[in-house]
Amino acid sequence: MDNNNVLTSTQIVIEEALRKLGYGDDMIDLLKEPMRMLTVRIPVRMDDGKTRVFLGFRAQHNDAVGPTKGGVRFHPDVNELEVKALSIWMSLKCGIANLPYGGGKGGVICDPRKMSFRELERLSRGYVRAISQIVGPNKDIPAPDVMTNAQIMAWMMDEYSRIREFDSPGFITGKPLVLGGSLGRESATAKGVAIMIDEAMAKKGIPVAGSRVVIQGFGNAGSFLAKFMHDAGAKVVAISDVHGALYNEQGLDIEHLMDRRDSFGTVTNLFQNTISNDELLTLDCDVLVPAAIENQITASNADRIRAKIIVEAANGPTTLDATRIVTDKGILLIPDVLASAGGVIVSYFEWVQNNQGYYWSEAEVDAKLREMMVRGFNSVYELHALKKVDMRLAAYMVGVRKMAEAVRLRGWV
Ligand SMILES: NC(=O)C1=CN([C@@H]2O[C@H](COP(=O)(O)OP(=O)(O)OC[C@H]3O[C@@H](n4cnc5c(N)ncnc54)[C@H](O)[C@@H]3O)[C@@H](O)[C@H]2O)C=CC1
Ligand SMILES: O=C(O)CCC(=O)C(=O)O
Repeated sequence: MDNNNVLTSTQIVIEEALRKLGYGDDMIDLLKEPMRMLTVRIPVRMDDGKTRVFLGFRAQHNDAVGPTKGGVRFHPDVNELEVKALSIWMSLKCGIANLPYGGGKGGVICDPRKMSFRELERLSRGYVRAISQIVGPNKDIPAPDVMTNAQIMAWMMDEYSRIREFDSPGFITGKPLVLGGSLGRESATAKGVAIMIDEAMAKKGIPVAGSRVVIQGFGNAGSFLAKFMHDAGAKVVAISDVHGALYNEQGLDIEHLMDRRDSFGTVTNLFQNTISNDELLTLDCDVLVPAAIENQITASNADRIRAKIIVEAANGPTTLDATRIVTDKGILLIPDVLASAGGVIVSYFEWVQNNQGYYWSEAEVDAKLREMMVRGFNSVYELHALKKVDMRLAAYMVGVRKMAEAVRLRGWV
């Protein structure tokens, strides 16, 4: 049976990783769940004058290494188990990148596509008021994720600054540049993924120029990635959004699609000859990048995947059963906790710049990002080869070991 419960499958791999590293039941018991999970009800005055109550979450996995860090998702399907799993994945990303953070994640059940600008502002501010006791620049630092963006970060930062009565740019990352954002943060997740594609293709001996790339999702991660791959000479033959997918074996006109997409990453609704997301996932290509949501590559389609490399820009797009199937087929899988770490790495740079009040050039940000991503890739790939474990397990082992060691040295276990 395919296990699509993202928390349970995360716990299975965390346990395996900790056992392989030599830790026992007590460490597993501590790290398999977030140390804190806050559920909040947020009253929001809607434009029609009525009050609607939204349910929100903030999970903090573990702060033995440092403050917790991770995005906030606004989505109708977000739920407690997903937010818990996402907070654990954030710990693993921070561990692989060697950032001084543990993982955190937040979510609010809502559909921003059906809300006005002012309703979204009131919800964003209400969420910050509701979680303000457990977050802060040295406690837990939010950031953007699915259907949240720099404008929402600006409102959240402003609300937190009002509560604390001083300007607090380091409370949140992914802010607009004029409010202390970092150059390069907006496209950082995609840039990190592009760096991982370079490394993976080098391992497989496939040149980037002329390669065929398929990307599921055309939001922040997917659209910038399509542009970077196109600029690098690859042929982006298919992209998709929640409504469907576009395919052209000669390569799509990425500039045109970037120009036409809306702020939620939707564009395929403007075209007639679309294919389905399932058809997109099984297209013949060199690199397949799921960059949308969880549980897209599952036991029911994994044996039909024809890509040579899968690079997970999305969090949790491949189930555990599917991981086994694609690995057995010889597909090189670059797991989410490694592949999509570019976002949190540049968020870390943003926080460092906020703390020191001195801002870097984009070239500096890019060079540091590349160095950290490549170092992370090498650690995971080498462990995978040395211990003969799949890339996901190797990534979990690299990602959790610093945190486990910090927990042990602090004497918590
Ligand atoms: N924004 C960031 O900095 C980071 C994002 N990620 C992950 O990358 C993924 C995408 O995030 P963003 O690009 O920020 O989100 P976004 O909200 O900007 O875009 C999401 C895209 O996925 C599409 N989509 C949604 N549901 C879909 C479905 N059922 N089937 C196909 N496509 C669907 C949307 O239409 C849109 O094109 C998520 O898993 C997110 O957690 C990971 C690291 C950092
Ligand atoms: O930029 C950050 O702090 C977190 C990004 C994020 O939520 C993620 O990597 O899933």
